[in-house]
Amino acid sequence: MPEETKLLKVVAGIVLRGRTALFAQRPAGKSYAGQWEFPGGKAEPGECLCEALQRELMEELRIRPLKFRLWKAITKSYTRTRIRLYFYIIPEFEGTPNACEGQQIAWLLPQHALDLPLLAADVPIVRALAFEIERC
Ligand SMILES: Nc1nc2c([nH]c(=O)n2[C@H]2C[C@H](O)[C@@H](COP(=O)(O)OP(=O)(O)OP(=O)(O)O)O2)c(=O)[nH]1
Repeated sequence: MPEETKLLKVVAGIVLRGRTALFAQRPAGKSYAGQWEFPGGKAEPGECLCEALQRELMEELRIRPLKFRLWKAITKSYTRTRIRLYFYIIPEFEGTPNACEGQQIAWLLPQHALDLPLLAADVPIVRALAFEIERC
């Protein structure tokens, strides 16, 4: 399969604090710099999704998820890649989020995050999250 059509696995952590979730802005130098997303990244070869989630949250924020569950999975085609995105809800974690990669981070109500330039794939997820949090 040509490189550009490979299906990449990406994990994204929806870290919750009360009715807010932690959003991160992609830093300069990364693809889609300036757009907002949930912390996470690509699973490495041989790594399971849970390991990838734990590694990415430690690398990017220095936090350790204590409880997490897979909430939604979607497939998205970007210009050169197709990705399978796994969104995990994380209601409990250890540590204080620290933006280790120069990224901006913010605790936001999902409906407020919709005012930010979100990665395209995240828009329906953030809408669904607003609805989910509203119900609780
Ligand atoms: N982390 C994250 N990535 C997302 C989200 N939504 C979404 O479409 N993506 C896409 C953007 C990228 O194409 C891909 C993640 O790649 P990445 O470049 O952030 O992965 P990484 O942290 O492993 O980065 P790198 O080591 O390759 O620089 O998934 C999201 O909510 N969180």
